[in-house]
Amino acid sequence: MEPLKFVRAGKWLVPLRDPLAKWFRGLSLKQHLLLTVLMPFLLASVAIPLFFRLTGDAHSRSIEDAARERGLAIVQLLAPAAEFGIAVRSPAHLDHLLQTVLDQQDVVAVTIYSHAGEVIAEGGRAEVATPSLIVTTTRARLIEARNGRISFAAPVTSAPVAFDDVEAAGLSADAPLAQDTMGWVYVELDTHASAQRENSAILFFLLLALVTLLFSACSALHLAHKVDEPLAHLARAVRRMLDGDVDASVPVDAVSPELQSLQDGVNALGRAIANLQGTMHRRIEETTGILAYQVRHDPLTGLSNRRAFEEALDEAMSASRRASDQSALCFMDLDHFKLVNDAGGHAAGDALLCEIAMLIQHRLRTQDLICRIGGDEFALILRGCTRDDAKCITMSLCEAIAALSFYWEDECFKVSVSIGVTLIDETATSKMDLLKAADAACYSAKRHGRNQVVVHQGARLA
Ligand SMILES: Nc1nc2c(ncn2[C@@H]2O[C@H](COP(=O)(O)OP(=O)(O)OP(=O)(O)O)[C@@H](O)[C@H]2O)c(=O)[nH]1
Repeated sequence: MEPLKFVRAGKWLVPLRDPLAKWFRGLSLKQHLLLTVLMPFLLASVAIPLFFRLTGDAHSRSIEDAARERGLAIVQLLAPAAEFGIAVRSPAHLDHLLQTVLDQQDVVAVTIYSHAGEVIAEGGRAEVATPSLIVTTTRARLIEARNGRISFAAPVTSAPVAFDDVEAAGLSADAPLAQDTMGWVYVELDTHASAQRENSAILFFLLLALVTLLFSACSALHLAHKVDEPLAHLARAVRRMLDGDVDASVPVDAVSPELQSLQDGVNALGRAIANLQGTMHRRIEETTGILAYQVRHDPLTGLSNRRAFEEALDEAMSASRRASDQSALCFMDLDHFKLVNDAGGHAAGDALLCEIAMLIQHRLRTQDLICRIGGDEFALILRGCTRDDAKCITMSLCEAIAALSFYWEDECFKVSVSIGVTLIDETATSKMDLLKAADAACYSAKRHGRNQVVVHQGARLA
């Protein structure tokens, strides 16, 4: 594994290859989406318990503080409200009061004492009450807090008592009772219920978050599937195109218009590549055909060239050896062709060569082959042909060319041809010997006055 390298970013050195970033880049789209959805919840599920653990004491203290304030307020209100009930000893009035107080949040017990310290009305079950402490209380105050329960007591006086004034006057809780004390009220609160309610609320929110998370994860998976699948199709299609399958296409069925246009684009790209490939194939075939034609043909006359001629000669020799299929090889050299070039120019010479090529071609049989093998030289291979046939065909050619009147720029030119013939039969030993024999016969025709046919017969010419 490569060691980590660091680069300077401002005043910090940061790792060049962050393994976490590398891991993150390696995730699939589906994993990315899931991580994006789950990450906030994972962070929250760590942060929330941590928060409650760190703030747990303060939290329970704040619940207790609130209970203290509430308990004190209740006894302060209850004391004057109970004055009448105590004075007239009305159980109905006192019961109504008790019920009202018991309905308050966290209140679990209420007791009303008479001036003599007797219980004259009671509701709920007091657990931390200490009657001796209650009946000696001279102002509204917290009596005791134990096991999550907090108890409060306040004296009931016949005239309103300003509790703050008592405190301001410096009286203690144990100061002697005022003459007009009619009794006491006692209230007990249980903070467990509040804490439990808050815990239930937190649990509810956590459950709600979990359900939301599950819903989000399902949505993310669904979305990832809807995005991931078309992208996977696209990737497969592009890979197939790279492998040469230009017909690869994808169905245009994505849920979003952006993805649909991407699918359309890949299909259009495939079609464009297929068209381009087709055009290229056609052009290559055309070019290959042209090259193949050019390799075996004379560009001026369109006749077969020397290469094609030599191949045909090999074939004729093989045929003659195989099946005694006799052929004739003829060399034709135009007479005084140079004069046409000199008088009419090279273009005139070219035109005459083409006209003579056409003339010869039209007079040959389908199995025969005519080639242009040099400037004004042509070669014929007459297949399935006796000496007499060869002589007859070449003489008719000789006559036709001699009879030709070639016009160029209002000038008439007459040319003739000297032809040397040799037979290709089972006695033909080599191609070189055949070529030499035909050439010698042609040369002999030239020497004997041109415009004639000379047939090579073994060692002699006729
Ligand atoms: N127009 C034209 N002339 C060519 C071409 N190739 C060769 N030639 C000319 O053809 C002539 C052939 O030479 P020769 O065969 O000696 O000329 P010739 O007048 O026919 O002489 P003999 O064969 O002795 O009758 C030369 O003048 C070449 O320049 C060609 O493709 N086009």
